[in-house]
Amino acid sequence: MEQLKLKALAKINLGLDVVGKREDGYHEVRMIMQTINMYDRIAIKKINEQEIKVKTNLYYLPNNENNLVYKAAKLLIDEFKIQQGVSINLEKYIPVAAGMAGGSSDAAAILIGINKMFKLGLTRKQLMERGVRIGADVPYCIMRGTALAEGIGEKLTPLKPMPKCYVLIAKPGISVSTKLVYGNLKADEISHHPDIDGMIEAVNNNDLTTIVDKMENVLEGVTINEYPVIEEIKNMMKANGALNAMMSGSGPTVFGIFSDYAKAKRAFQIINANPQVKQSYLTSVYNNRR
Ligand SMILES: C[C@@](CO)(OP(=O)(O)O)[C@H](O)COP(=O)(O)OP(=O)(O)OC[C@H]1O[C@@H](n2ccc(N)nc2=O)[C@H](O)[C@@H]1O
Ligand SMILES: Nc1ncnc2c1ncn2[C@@H]1O[C@H](COP(=O)(O)OP(=O)(O)O)[C@@H](O)[C@H]1O
Repeated sequence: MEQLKLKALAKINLGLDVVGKREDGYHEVRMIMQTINMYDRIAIKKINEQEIKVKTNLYYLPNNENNLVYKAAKLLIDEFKIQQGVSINLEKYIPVAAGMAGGSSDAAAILIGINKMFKLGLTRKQLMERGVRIGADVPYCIMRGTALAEGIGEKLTPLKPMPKCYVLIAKPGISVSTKLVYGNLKADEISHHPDIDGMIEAVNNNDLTTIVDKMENVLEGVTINEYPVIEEIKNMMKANGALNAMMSGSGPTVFGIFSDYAKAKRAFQIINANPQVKQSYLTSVYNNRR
């Protein structure tokens, strides 16, 4: 196998609750995760030099050990004492530092790809156990689809697939650090918690109306406090036919859910023309697991 091509898909959080804080500073979460049909493209090649070479189309991303694809490759190459190297070409399309797990999904794709290329024989579960050392969202990115994520995000329960719908993504021209958002959250002062159990029931009942009704993210307050533009984009989406709109993960990306394609397309055109929106895409939910 000379070259392996992979897609690293983005996620949104349909619901995000924080239920505690651990000794090590990480937060205990309850999140409803959903993969969307938006992706980075990755190509991996074996090389004879014992090196990890990373090339990306974004000049501001690291191409050294700070890139999550490098970390993922190194983890398996070291553990299995692989005597060859890899050259990784990463074409980024998922907005960076945006709450869409772009880096985590790239890392997940590399773990899957290297396991296959070098015939390491790791199961999906074994890959997930390694993935969480790179980032809390990596195990989910290995799994894909609709899922409940607990613990720090690594304890996964697969759910029935989210009903088919269109997802409008809009990122304002700011980047948000996940670490800072969690750092600014006062976990013991959250007065209202999202109804994650109600959302699970709605997912199991294939009930899109109730799912969107229950969309809530406790990290929104922290990020919107600093960047009110997020609230403005949410309102714009709702005013233009979204069933509901919310910030994904630690932000700042906002997503809107639409059941009607014509409405979604019209909203996309309006949002895309707004100068406060730097990147916008119209996509849909993706429900195939790995
Ligand atoms: C907020 C979420 C929601 O899906 O996603 P993003 O906004 O990053 O996409 C996740 O919880 C993020 O997961 P991920 O981005 O993989 O986190 P990591 O790289 O492991 O951690 C980055 C930093 O976030 C904080 N962190 C992360 C996860 C967690 N459950 N509690 C935390 O407190 C920690 O301070 C950590 O140093
Ligand atoms: N492959 C990668 N893709 C994106 N960001 C990466 C990658 N590797 C390292 N990073 C660094 O990780 C940070 C967060 O990345 P990203 O996964 O896009 O954010 P989020 O977790 O909010 O979705 C970025 O600031 C970037 O410098």
